[in-house]
Amino acid sequence: MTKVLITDPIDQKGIDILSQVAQVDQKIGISNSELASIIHDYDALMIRSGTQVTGDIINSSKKLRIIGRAGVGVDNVDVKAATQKGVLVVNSPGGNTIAAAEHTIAMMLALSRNIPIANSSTFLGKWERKKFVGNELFKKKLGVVGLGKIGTHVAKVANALEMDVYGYDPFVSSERAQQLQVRLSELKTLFEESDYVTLHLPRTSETENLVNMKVLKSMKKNAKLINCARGGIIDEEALAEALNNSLIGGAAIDVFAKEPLDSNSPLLKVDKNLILTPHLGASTREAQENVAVDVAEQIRDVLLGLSARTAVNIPGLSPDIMDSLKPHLQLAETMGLLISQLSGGQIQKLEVRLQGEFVQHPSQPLIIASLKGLLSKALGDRINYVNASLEAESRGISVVESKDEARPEFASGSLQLTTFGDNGEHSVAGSIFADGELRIISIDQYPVNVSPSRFMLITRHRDMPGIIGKLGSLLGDHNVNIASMQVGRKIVRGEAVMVLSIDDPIPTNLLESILEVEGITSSDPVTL
Ligand SMILES: NC(=O)c1ccc[n+]([C@@H]2O[C@H](COP(=O)([O-])OP(=O)(O)OC[C@H]3O[C@@H](n4cnc5c(N)ncnc54)[C@H](O)[C@@H]3O)[C@@H](O)[C@H]2O)c1
Ligand SMILES: O=C(O)[C@H](O)COP(=O)(O)O
Repeated sequence: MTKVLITDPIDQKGIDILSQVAQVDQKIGISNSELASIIHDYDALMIRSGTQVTGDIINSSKKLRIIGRAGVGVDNVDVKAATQKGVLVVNSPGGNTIAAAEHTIAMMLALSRNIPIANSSTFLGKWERKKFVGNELFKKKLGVVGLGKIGTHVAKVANALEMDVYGYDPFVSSERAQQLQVRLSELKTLFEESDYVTLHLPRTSETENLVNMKVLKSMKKNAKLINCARGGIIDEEALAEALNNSLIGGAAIDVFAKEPLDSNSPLLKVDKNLILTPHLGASTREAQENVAVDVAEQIRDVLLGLSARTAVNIPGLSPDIMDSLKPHLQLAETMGLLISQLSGGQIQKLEVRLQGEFVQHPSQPLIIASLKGLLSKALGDRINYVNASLEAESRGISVVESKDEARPEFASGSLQLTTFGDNGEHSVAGSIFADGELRIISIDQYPVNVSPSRFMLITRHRDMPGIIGKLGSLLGDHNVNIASMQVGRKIVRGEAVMVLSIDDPIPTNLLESILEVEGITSSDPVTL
């Protein structure tokens, strides 16, 4: 008997779909240890954000085939463990977009018109009209951080309210922003100049504590901050301090670093201009029906041996292909990640060129892996082999593929990625050496021979005596240890590229000093 377990409240329509093909058990609010002890009995698990599907739980399963997240965020699922175990993870990327966007607008209005506090006061029998004078949204400057599905809808409604909408999203082109009637802005300026700032980006290692004390201090004294995206993007201690000291005008928060919100949270001690809701962004009847039906249909299909529409992990590739292409996929992904950091800004086109022995492999997986690498800085663990092409398409990145069977420079052939975007054209080529080691063999057409490492620094300079020494001492003075250094040049004393593998990330102030070295024209830190 096929069995599905549901551990969070799910709309009945989803349950009805699952009941057509399986026995459905509902154990809402079950503890992690209890879940780990019964999961071996189930073929599918359906959840929302309330259940933490840990690696232990996944590894305790015996016949689990699919985890369905009735919503967007899969940060409560150990996707890596699921992938390793061969368990498909599916979600509903668009089912609650409108709900989350409307909650954001509701938060902005409630904050501006003191609705929660005025309501409490009126219920206490008071009539405090003077105390609760608010402000209008009309003509105010709104800064939207993250112009994906939800940020875009918020911008649309804000435009209808005749707000001046500004946006920051490194992966949105100026053309797309123009269509949305959003003026693109630098992140720093957006925080400094907005009357309202609303966050609509994922929580990744890059966005964690993006809004910290320094950022809060840079905001206008009457500015209001709204977070209906993910907890952890705002430093909650700093926000409490900023509100208590009137550094900003108010905040409305739906999502928290730890959920349910800890009773010791500093936010609970703030007594002014703060609205808190318990992760209600997606909690509308419509959204719950959308996500439940969307995910239940996918679980049903997978249990019947069909494919899923919006899988978050396993690519639509057979395990055999994945196995035989493992180093090639790793190379493509690493190169995508590297070139995204070299290119910076919005990318409009990616050219993927296979040469020599690489031509014999299916190109699609290599393209997908390159795109996954290219977008992973923006999308964190939400980008995967399944959705990489779709995400690139929705960001206006076109992909061109070319093949060259000619005898290659490297016996094993090579892969070259070229990006075309806001910052011009950039290219990286790589190969796999006989020992199976990945190598970067050229950067921006300059020949190098470098093993990719976690932290790298790539500079461009005029080839002249003393420059390598100067850079070396500068890094040494800042206690940055160099593991290896390579110079690639086409002609003696011409333009050159220097690639350093370093043991630590480069401090931001050091980048400025590097650019002051005579002859160095660019300096890009890379984290792989
Ligand atoms: N409160 C809720 O109940 C609720 C409901 C649904 C979604 N969410 C959350 O809302 C957020 C947005 O969801 P979405 O569906 O619009 O996702 P999306 O993937 O469509 O959009 C996210 C956008 O963030 C951008 N981005 C990534 N890193 C960035 C950075 N450093 N700076 C600026 N922009 C960056 C991406 O380019 C992308 O355009 C997610 O965190 C999601 O989990 C919350
Ligand atoms: O990621 C999501 O879809 C939202 O955060 C909603 O979460 P929920 O399904 O637990 O309400």
